[in-house]
Amino acid sequence: MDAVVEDLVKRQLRPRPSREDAEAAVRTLIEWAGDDPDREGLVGTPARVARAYEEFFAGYAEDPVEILRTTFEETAGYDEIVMLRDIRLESHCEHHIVPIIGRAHIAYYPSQRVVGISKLARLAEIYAKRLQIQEVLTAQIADAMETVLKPKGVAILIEASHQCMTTRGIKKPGVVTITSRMTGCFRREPETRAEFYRLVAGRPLDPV
Ligand SMILES: Nc1nc2c(ncn2[C@@H]2O[C@H](COP(=O)(O)OP(=O)(O)OP(=O)(O)O)[C@@H](O)[C@H]2O)c(=O)[nH]1
Ligand SMILES: [Zn+2]
Repeated sequence: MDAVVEDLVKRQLRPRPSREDAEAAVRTLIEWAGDDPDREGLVGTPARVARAYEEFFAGYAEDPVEILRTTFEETAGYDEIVMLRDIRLESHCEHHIVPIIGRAHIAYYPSQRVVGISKLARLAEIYAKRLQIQEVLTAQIADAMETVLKPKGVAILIEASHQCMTTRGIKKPGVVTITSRMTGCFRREPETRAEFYRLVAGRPLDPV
């Protein structure tokens, strides 16, 4: 079983605590931090945090394989690189549960079919909206594209700032962590890899 499918099955088998359990856990954290969960400003906080977690971690409920199923074969023989540059990413580090904010650049060389471009951004979003480390996030996006699209090659580059390093601990604001994953032609051919990096370095387009 490949990693993408295995991950789905594992999560479906794991029982989930109730919303009440989740809210009680937040209440405990508030008390542990030293505040009174019954004071006016905090009464609704456990429910708010549970709702926020539903947004932050919405990616557990989504299926990356399904997302990539919208492909098109009528491409007029298009066989060059397809790249989405500067996809904003918001994730949470699995060690401290604080934000990782950055950008992903996703490229592939199609073999026969191309995928709807929004689906690549959706794919990144699914994995970002989970507890992550950046290396795994990068590899998961590439692996899902490999598994479903079977392209000639995939290239992923993520640059991100980890608030667990900027706002606590070592406190080094401005540090950017860069990770990449190359498969197929991007891994084998230096000129294809160079093309990817050239496009990543290009000036971002003004949004329209
Ligand atoms: N490789 C990797 N490490 C990460 C990522 N996000 C956070 N970390 C690191 O995970 C490590 C966890 O280290 P620990 O020593 O267990 O935790 P800690 O005592 O809070 O560590 P400090 O952050 O150094 O204070 C830290 O070095 C973090 O910087 C990531 O995406 N990838
Ligand atoms: Zn962290």
